[in-house]
Formats: sequence, structure tokens, C-alpha cells
Amino acid sequence: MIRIFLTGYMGAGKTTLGKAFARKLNLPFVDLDWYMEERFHKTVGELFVERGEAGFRELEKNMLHEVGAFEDVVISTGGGAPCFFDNMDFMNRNGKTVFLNVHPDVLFRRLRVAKQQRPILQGKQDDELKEFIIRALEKRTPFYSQAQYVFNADELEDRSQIEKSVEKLRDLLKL
Ligand SMILES: Nc1ncnc2c1ncn2[C@@H]1O[C@H](COP(=O)(O)OP(=O)(O)OP(=O)(O)O)[C@@H](O)[C@H]1O
Ligand SMILES: O=C(O)C1=C[C@@H](O)[C@@H](O)[C@H](O)C1
Ligand SMILES: [Mg+2]
Repeated sequence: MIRIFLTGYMGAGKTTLGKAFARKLNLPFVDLDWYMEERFHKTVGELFVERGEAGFRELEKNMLHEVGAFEDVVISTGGGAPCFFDNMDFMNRNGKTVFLNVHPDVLFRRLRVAKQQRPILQGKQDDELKEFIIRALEKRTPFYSQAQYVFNADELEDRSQIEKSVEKLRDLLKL
């Protein structure tokens, strides 16, 4: 039975790489953010506003436990999920965990064009966004680093880079 959890900061490529990786392994792909959105018929942004961050994190933990029971699956978590409760321990106990590590400059480049969909980043100017990413990584890296594998996901800009990353990740996980 294969159960893989991909973690990392927003824009690290959990969804992009997760989807391609699952396709390669012929496994279903579950993105925790999307799963929550479908289950509650609300966007992550709406869930955040409605319940506040604490309420969102509680729900996210419950949903992680739900998808964490699926078998033969590639799961990508939300960017914050590993950093709350004992979520990282839960994932380590129940599957293979991968931290998608990406240089802050690369995250900044990706997120400045895609910040509107991410409630935590909305409305931030460039300088502020860059600083925010650096500070967040300082706080979150100790959690992400508890993953069993660390994978550099700096290069995910086009199909060919994504394909190469899929192969490298397959080697790393010996699958
Ligand atoms: N060439 C590119 N130029 C700009 N942005 C890009 C490019 N390639 C990917 N991105 C963006 O980088 C991000 C990386 O992908 P992805 O959405 O998979 O990250 P994620 O880890 O799932 O983030 P989140 O935790 O927010 O869901 C996406 O927002 C995507 O729009
Ligand atoms: O990094 C975070 O805290 C988040 C990342 C996204 O995947 C979403 O789960 C949400 O926008 C919060
Ligand atoms: Mg995603």
C-alpha cells in the first residue's frame, strides 16, 4: 500500500507536482485544499473568513485524518497543515512524507502572480510579500523538516521540468 504526503510552503508545487506524480504512479491524487472545498462547497478563502484561522485549522486537521485513511494515494496538504497540532506526526506514522523545499526567491516569483487565491497573501505588496515568505519559512521549516524525505522543487516552470522532477521524486522514494 502506498500513501504519500507532499508538504511544503504555498507555491512549493504540492499541487503541480502531486498531480503529475500521481498520474505517473497511476494513483489517485487528493489535494487537501480541494478536498475541503468540495466537501464544504466553499473556497479555502471562504472557510478562513467564516471560521477564522483557528476554525480552519481544526477542520483541516479533521480532513487530514479523513484523507489519511485512504489507501494507494498521493496527497498534497495545504501549506500550513504540517505546522499545526500533531499533523506532521500523523503523516509520518501513516505514510511517506516529502517536504518540497523551494528557495524563497522562487516562492516569491511564483506567489506574486498567484497570491489572490491564497487568503494569507492577499493584498500584500512585493516587499511585504517577500519579507512575509522569509519569516514564514523560518517558523515553518522546523515542521516541514520532520518529513522523511526532502525534495528540491525549484524547477517546475514547464512540462519538461515537471516531468524531470517527477522522475527524480520517483528515484528518491524508490518507487
Ligand atoms: N512559470 C510560472 N510562473 C509563475 N507562477 C508559476 C509558474 N509555475 C507555477 N507557478 C505558480 O506556482 C505555484 C506552484 O504551484 P502549486 O499551486 O502546485 O503550489 P502549492 O504548493 O500547491 O501551493 P498551495 O499550498 O498554495 O496550494 C502555483 O501558484 C502556480 O500558479
Ligand atoms: O500556508 C498556509 O497557511 C495555507 C496554504 C494553503 O494551501 C491553504 O491551505 C490556505 O490558504 C493556508
Ligand atoms: Mg496547492
